[in-house]
Amino acid sequence: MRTTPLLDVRDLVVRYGAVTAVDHVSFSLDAGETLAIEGPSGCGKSSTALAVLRLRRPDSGEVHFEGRELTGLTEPELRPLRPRMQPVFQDPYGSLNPRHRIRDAVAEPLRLQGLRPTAGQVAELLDRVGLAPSYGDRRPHELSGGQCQRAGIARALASHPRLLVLDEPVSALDPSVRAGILNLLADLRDELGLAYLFICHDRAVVRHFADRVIEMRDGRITSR
Ligand SMILES: Nc1ncnc2c1ncn2[C@@H]1O[C@H](COP(=O)(O)OP(=O)(O)OP(=O)(O)O)[C@@H](O)[C@H]1O
Repeated sequence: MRTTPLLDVRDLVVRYGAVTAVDHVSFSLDAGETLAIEGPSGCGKSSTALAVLRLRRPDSGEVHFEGRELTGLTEPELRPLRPRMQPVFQDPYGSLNPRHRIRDAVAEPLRLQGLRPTAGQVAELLDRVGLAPSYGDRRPHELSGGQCQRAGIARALASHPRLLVLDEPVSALDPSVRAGILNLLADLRDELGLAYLFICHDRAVVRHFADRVIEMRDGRITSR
């Protein structure tokens, strides 16, 4: 008997006025699995990610996460589910508040849950992503792009998610640091049993990193 997928997206549609960015897209993702969405700029990858995360309400379709349908939920109803599904975006600096120290940025998802993370917990999260505890004292502009993306990943891990939605997580980085971030993500996936929805336009990276790949063109899935 097939178990319920971790994420089940059915007939998703996202429109911006007359533009249909996501046109009846369906896919599912099992616990611990990495599914990549590949395709050229403008094909609807990020819009799919935003709708899955319910950072944008889709125009129609369903998003089931851990067996619950998200599209009809209110923001208060979504709040307890959000820690389980965390985003990592392309621009590492844009993802972190420039005024906050890294330790506060990493701790924020826990504080939003009403928890009071200790310095030791934050140091452990930084250690998981290969950053020494002293990086917690810095602000984003005092980190390199790769270090900043590591901090963003630590923040995403803080609330013990089961799914990370990775939207072009290495595309903005210097080619020399990309492999380090991809290796880190692969290690975390193995250690923590995470599932990834991995959005990427780079075919070589996708083939290397993902268990399964779906290709999008003009808002539609063209191959899987
Ligand atoms: N906020 C918005 N308002 C209007 N149109 C938008 C908006 N966001 C995206 N679009 C349009 O929707 C379509 C899909 O964009 P989307 O960003 O989802 O694609 P993508 O594959 O992620 O591309 P990229 O890699 O360039 O971000 C494009 O035609 C884009 O111009």
